[in-house]
Parts: sequence; structure tokens; C-alpha cells
Amino acid sequence: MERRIITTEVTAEDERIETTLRPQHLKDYIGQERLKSTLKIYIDAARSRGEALDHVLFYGPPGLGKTTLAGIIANEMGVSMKVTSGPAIEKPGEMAAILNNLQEGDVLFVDEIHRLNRQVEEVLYPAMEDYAIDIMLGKEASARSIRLDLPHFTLVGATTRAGLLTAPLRDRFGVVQRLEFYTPEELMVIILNSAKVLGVEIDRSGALELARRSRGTPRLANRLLKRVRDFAQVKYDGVITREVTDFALDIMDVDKLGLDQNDRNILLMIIEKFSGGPVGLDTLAAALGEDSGTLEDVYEPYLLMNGLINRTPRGRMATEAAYRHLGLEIE
Ligand SMILES: Nc1ncnc2c1ncn2[C@@H]1O[C@H](COP(=O)(O)OP(=O)(O)OP(=O)(O)O)[C@@H](O)[C@H]1O
Ligand SMILES: [Mg+2]
Repeated sequence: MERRIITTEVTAEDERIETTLRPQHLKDYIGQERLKSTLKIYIDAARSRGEALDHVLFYGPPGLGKTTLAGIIANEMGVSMKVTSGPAIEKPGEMAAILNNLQEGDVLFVDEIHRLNRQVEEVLYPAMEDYAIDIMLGKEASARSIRLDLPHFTLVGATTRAGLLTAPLRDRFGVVQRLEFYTPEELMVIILNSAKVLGVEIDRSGALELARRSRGTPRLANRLLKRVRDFAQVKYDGVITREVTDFALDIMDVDKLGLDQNDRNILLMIIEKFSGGPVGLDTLAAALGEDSGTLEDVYEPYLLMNGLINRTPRGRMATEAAYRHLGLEIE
């Protein structure tokens, strides 16, 4: 698929602005109310006992704030955070070294944790359960393993693909939390905050419209805010209003629901090529030239949430709302 402004993948530009826009404390983190109140209880309890927080797994679509939450946990616990990711660690020894360098209470954040290979993952089992690693010394007949104690630490794992996590790994997390899409009202608050940090002038109706078209995703909201600001500066007097937002997002091909051409292509494919469905995930992915995992975890959740597609035992179906949204007649 074509490169899109509304991609939820991290771009180089995002990396720069995300560090400045990322909330540092729970009280500044907008939305995810249920998750926040649960987390707050665990954090307060661990702190009052003077213990490390239990291991936490965050899952959900990209750009909803998993990495941000990991940082917040470290800040709230008053500890440091070490960051790594599933694909970055190739050998068990590398994981053992990372674990061995942690300080008491530290947060180890493992992004894309579903991509750890099996041997590396096995190092985590005793580490998470008993705060220990087993190290093999010697070879073959003379081989023996010694157990090395680790400081009590908190593993925070993040994944967009919870279904790919192995059961033994998933079971070792005491806290498992799913991130939800944000409401337009929540995104509006995030946008107004970001605008302040970026020194952009925006009015409430501009912010709300931008929020409605950001696919429930803060990362997109921040990215679209920056693009709309460019339009406001060049074409208008610098202030982002509803009119500027509409103008800019229409040009960027982001529609009223926040769908872009790629999202609409998925709906059109189901409707036109597969008579509205049902069509199996793999068949649909092949027809679109897209990876089925990406289709399922990146594109589908938002379409599902908006009631544009249904998942049935026989495959995906376009709903009446999808026909209506695209201005098509139901056959
Ligand atoms: N609740 C929030 N309040 C304010 N800003 C937020 C919130 N959640 C996320 N953001 C903003 O969105 C950006 C993306 O969030 P983050 O990087 O934490 O997402 P993620 O879930 O880790 O995504 P990925 O799955 O792609 O790694 C952050 O830099 C931050 O600016
Ligand atoms: Mg992240």
C-alpha cells in the first residue's frame, strides 16, 4: 500500500515530536480511564510496600500510548527505565546481560514483545518469576547451570499482537491491560495540549474536527495537527479553525471518519470484489497485497469499532454503514 500520512507507524518526524509531547505523569495522561485507575492502585500499593511493581503487559493498536505508559510507570515509581524490543535481541546472552545490569526496582520496557525468539523468551521465564537467570557453564558432559539472582524489576511489555504471545510468557504478567481507541473529546484535549506545546493557535471547533478525523489515535492526532498547521500558516492567518481543518484534511484525503484511501480500499475490495463478503482474512489480504497480520491489527480494529465491517465465522463482511459511508447502494 502507498505511504500514508495517516499511517500509525512511527516516522522519524514523530520520534522528534513525540519525546516533547509525551506526558510524563499519570495525571497528564488523557483518556484510558479504566486502565489508569487500575494502574494507579497497583502503583500506589507497590510504592507503599516499597516493592517493584508487578510485570505489566500493554496491548492494542499502534499509536495509542503503550510506550508513553511504560515511561509513566517508571516516573511514578521513581525508577529508571531501560528500553529494548523483541527484534533487537537475538541471543539469550544479550537478554541475560540486560537483566543483569538492571538496578533494584527498574523498569525494563520490551516493545514488540511478541517478536522475541523462543530462546530469548525462555531467559525471561525465571527472570520474571523468581528474579533469577540460569547460566550454563562448560560444555556437554561437564555442563552445569548456575543460578544468578537479579534485582527485583518490573517488565513492561507492549504488543500490537497479543494473540501471538506464547501462553507461558503471557501468564507471567500480573497485570494485562488493553488500550482502547480514544474518543473525539479525549483527542481534542490531547490536541489542545499539543498545540500549546508546539505554539500553534487552534480553536475548539478546529481541534474537535481534527480529533474526529484522527482514527481514535493520539499519534495521528499529533501528526495531523502539524500538517494542518502548515496549511494554516500558508493559506490562512496561522490559526487552525474548523474551516482550515476541513480544507487540509480533504486535501490529505482523510475523510469525516478519519479513513484514508487505504481504509476505503479495504471496504471497496470487500464490497466490489467479494460482493460485500464474507471473505476470509487471508484472501482479503492477498487481494489487497497486504500482510494479513497488519490488516488484522492495524487496519481492521478501527473499521470494526466504527461498525463498517463485521467479523463472522465465515469471514469479513461490509456493513450497511460501510455502503452508506462510501455512498454506495446495497445490492
Ligand atoms: N494519553 C495520552 N495523552 C496524551 N498524549 C498521548 C497519549 N497517548 C499517546 N500520546 C501521544 O501519542 C504518541 C504516541 O504514543 P506511544 O508512542 O506511546 O504509542 P504506542 O502505543 O507505544 O505506539 P506503538 O504501538 O506504535 O509503539 C506519544 O508520543 C504521545 O505524544
Ligand atoms: Mg510504542
